[in-house]
Amino acid sequence: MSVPRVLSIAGSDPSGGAGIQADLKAIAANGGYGMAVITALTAQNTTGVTGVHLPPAEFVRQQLDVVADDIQIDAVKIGMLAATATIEKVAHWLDDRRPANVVLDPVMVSTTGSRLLDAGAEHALRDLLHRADLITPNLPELAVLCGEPLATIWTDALKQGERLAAAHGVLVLVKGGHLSGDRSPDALVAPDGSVIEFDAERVETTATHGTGCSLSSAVATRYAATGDWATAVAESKAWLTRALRGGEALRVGRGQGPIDHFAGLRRDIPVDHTQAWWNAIAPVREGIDELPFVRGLADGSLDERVFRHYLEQDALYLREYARVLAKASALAPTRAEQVFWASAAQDCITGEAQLHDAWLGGEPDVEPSAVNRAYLAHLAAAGPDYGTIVAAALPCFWLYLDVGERLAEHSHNEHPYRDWLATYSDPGFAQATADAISWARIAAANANDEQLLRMATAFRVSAEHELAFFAQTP
Ligand SMILES: Nc1ncnc2c1ncn2[C@@H]1O[C@H](COP(=O)(O)OP(=O)(O)OP(=O)(O)O)[C@@H](O)[C@H]1O
Ligand SMILES: Cc1ncc(CO)c(N)n1
Repeated sequence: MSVPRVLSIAGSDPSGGAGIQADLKAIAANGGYGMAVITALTAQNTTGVTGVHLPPAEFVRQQLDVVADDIQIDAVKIGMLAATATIEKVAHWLDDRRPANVVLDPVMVSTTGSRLLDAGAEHALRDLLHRADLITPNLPELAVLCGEPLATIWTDALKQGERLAAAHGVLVLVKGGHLSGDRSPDALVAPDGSVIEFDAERVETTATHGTGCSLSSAVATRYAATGDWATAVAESKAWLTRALRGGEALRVGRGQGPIDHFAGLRRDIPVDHTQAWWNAIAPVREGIDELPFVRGLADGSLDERVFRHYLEQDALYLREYARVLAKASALAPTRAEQVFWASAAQDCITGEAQLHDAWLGGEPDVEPSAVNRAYLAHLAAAGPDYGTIVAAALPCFWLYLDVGERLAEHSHNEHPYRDWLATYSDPGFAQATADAISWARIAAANANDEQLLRMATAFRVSAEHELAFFAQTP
């Protein structure tokens, strides 16, 4: 079986660290396809639970049936059940459907100390245990289920696990998370008294919210994948330790934060360099917004002579800019990029020339300004590699779309510059800009450190030239 289909029956934690949200992440992180039947909504964050809202138990059953009617379920993880009525519905569903590989996490109290199970529901929960293949109580839950005092040392916990396993004919995963010391051991205890221990370092962290939910979901998924409980626990525990190590770096919440379910994937997810470049030119963008030219364009008060001067210079600029786009096309590593930049070059020459023809009545008969020449020299010198040329070309798209979309709000039928405003807020231009950004992002993801630095600089310097260009006066 390639991808196990794993159903979680559990409560929602809107802060994303425990419950259904943790289950789905843990299932995905361990190679499964996750499904979720929600038994309860909690109002919860990393500091605690402030409320619980239950759907009618009948509706929990309806969700279970509709999923099982359609989908082969390879493993089930059961978490927060909250109330007797819900527990009974789940018990009947398990009896009727007999899904394979059921892992039950007998959730009673949250990490932060709030009740997640009605006081009177412990008996009903105890009656569910024999229907599971594996149960994963933490030490307080183990004590309650055994009707014994809390175990404070590992050997006592193992003995309780043995009694519980024998009493209910179920495998018990005894978890050492609540003990102190520099290890956090777990153990699989079978009804026949056999014990397999799993050792792990204790991670020094505040990010332990949802460890139990995540572990039980991971074990269900790995068991469906491997068919062996010891393998499933060993793999899950190794994964969990890494997720615990990555938790604090997420900086989620002020209390006990979540683990990072995808800690092992982070290094493979490329950083979006283009967004970092964009963030870094925030002062340039603010500078553009404050220019009298841009304000005048927005409210239509801009002197027509100033606008004409800008357009003349822009027409000269665009002729040369189109050559830069053509150069990007010439160097493009893929056919899609070659087409994109060639087509952008063409649009630049034809489409935008129309705007200028309409205003200027043809090719402008002026010399490029010093500002214009400086920008064009920067563009012409960008390179030699494809990525740097693309990075240098990008602000011309991105800043115009950014300005255009904001200015478009001011446009109306009588607005003297409505054609200009329409050009740069056009959905076609927005799409072209999104494509240009995404090609630049890919080029950046493939660049070495030296090229990346060149790309970032080319982008920033182009943005500064854009500001200077808008700031020109006749
Ligand atoms: N600081 C830690 N370092 C390493 N492993 C830990 C740590 N805390 C918990 N674990 C592991 O996390 C898993 C869950 O254990 P724990 O006993 O905390 O369950 P729980 O109380 O049900 O969790 P939850 O916090 O979701 O209520 C176990 O495998 C345990 O060994
Ligand atoms: C919804 C939900 N389920 C389980 C736990 C146990 O941590 C929690 N905090 N929240």
